[in-house]
Amino acid sequence: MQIAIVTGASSGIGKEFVRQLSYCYPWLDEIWVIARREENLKQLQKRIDAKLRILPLDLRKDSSFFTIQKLLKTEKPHVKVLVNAAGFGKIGKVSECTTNTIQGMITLNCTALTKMTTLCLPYCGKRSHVIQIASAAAFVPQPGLAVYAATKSYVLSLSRALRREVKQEGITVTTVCPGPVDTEFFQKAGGSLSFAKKVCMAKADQVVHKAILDAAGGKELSVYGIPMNAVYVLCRIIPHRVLLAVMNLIL
Ligand SMILES: NC(=O)C1=CN([C@@H]2O[C@H](COP(=O)(O)OP(=O)(O)OC[C@H]3O[C@@H](n4cnc5c(N)ncnc54)[C@H](OP(=O)(O)O)[C@@H]3O)[C@@H](O)[C@H]2O)C=CC1
Ligand SMILES: CC(=O)[C@H](N)C(=O)O
Repeated sequence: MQIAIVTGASSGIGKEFVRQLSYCYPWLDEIWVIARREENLKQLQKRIDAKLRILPLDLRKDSSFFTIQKLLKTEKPHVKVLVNAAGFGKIGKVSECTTNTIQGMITLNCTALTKMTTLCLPYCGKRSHVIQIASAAAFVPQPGLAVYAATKSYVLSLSRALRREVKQEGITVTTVCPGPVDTEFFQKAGGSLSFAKKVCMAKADQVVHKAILDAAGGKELSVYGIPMNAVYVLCRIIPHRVLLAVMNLIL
């Protein structure tokens, strides 16, 4: 059985991946979709042809990983595509975040992504693609979204190293680093959206379209749009203390 696995499939970027994978990879036997909102996953099945295996799981819970591990052991699928999209962020100073929120971001954005990746890798092989959803927030620290940005730096660092480790096996790892994307993310994140972010807001379908192409091309990074590619270059050439001072003014 050849499958794709998508976490965070109940909305936004993850949901868009499921939709686009279903027609870019029509030969997949199943797409395993993971998120807590089962109803959203059921609704998604009504709108696409691919067979979905609905896994309503909370990835902050250890028990969810036992379920996934058991399923992988039973089905022994070839995981052709793994998309780790589940994640969230909270806007506000670190001192204003509760320890629960901070722990939640680290657990979901870092620990769960790492666990999913390590659980699935033994089932990946030649021409399998691991697609990790990081963020442009991974490029430079982001006051006001500090813990979230730090979790995304972790994802980027982990995924770039992993890419080298699994290259020999023919597995590619592509890290997707979008700027602001129009999804439920910012409703859940609270706080207000800066003018700069509103201007740079991208559509999920375009970010995902590029990510799927970049993964198929074996690229290391997928950065959608001119503004975020400019941010990427600036973050590499301008000292971060200067960037942080500018960000303080515009974000
Ligand atoms: N929107 C943006 O501007 C950007 C987003 N990103 C990243 O993209 C990814 C997707 O976000 P986006 O689509 O925008 O936001 P959404 O809020 O629309 O999607 C988040 C997804 O994560 C799932 N999720 C949240 N908590 C859990 C949990 N405990 N267990 C399992 N699944 C969970 C949600 O499903 P459910 O609630 O049903 O569990 C949902 O499917 C995230 O990693 C985010 O950091 C990166 C850059 C920019
Ligand atoms: C939410 C995001 O990840 C986005 N790149 C941002 O920094 O706003």
